[in-house]
Amino acid sequence: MIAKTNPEQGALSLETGEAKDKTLPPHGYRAKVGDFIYKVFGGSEMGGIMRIAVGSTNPTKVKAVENVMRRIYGDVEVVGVEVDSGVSDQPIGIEEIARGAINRAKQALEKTGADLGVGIEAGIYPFPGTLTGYLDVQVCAIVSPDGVITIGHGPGFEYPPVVIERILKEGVEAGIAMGELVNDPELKRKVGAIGVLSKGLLTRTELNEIAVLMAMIPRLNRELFFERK
Ligand SMILES: O=c1[nH]c(=O)c2ncn([C@@H]3O[C@H](COP(=O)(O)OP(=O)(O)OP(=O)(O)O)[C@@H](O)[C@H]3O)c2[nH]1
Ligand SMILES: [Mg+2]
Repeated sequence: MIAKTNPEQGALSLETGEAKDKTLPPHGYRAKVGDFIYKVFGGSEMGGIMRIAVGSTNPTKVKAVENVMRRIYGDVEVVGVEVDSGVSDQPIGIEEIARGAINRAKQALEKTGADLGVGIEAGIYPFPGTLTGYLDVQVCAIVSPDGVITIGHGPGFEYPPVVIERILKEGVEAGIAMGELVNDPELKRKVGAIGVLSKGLLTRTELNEIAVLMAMIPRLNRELFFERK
């Protein structure tokens, strides 16, 4: 799957039609940030368009990466590739989720020779005070050809008790258990469980966008993370 950029589509905006882009730095600044990261983290040596590989063909992940990276780098080419996450289909525990995200990012980079490899892995992990004992979170890992890995995660939310029980007792994936609840086997590739649980207020693509942006934080602040004197 190749997702070309579409400047008409607003990134990181809820479906309110509101131009959240107003909150972005002015265009000149965005270009500057893009050039800056490009040099440091190994943009294409030939120059030109930034090539980013995502370790998944799930449209909610590929689109989220495209939306965020377009805001940071301007023109980008994002490609989704099938990879082996190296973890279970339904990761449990933050360590397993992080490992899946990192494996996906590394393989995406290796398979394509892109300028950046991105891995997003979702799963549940124990969280104190919750109704079910768990929160679901999307972890994003981004790897550059120089071997630097940066990580971030998205908002945490609870699955209904019946879903957590099925995960723990039957080993069923959350997305599949949620899909069965609402009679949509493709749910996880569309608005996702969060689309249903938030009553349409947030899609899985938007959830992923936040995780991707958080994983970019060290790359957006190179002087604070990588050039400390
Ligand atoms: O945080 C989430 N928000 C959602 O709205 C959502 N909808 C489904 N899931 C589930 O998350 C688990 C691991 O996911 P995951 O990273 O392996 O993704 P995936 O299986 O959908 O894609 P991929 O493996 O083809 O890349 C699986 O149980 C998915 O079904 C969601 N997780
Ligand atoms: Mg999966």
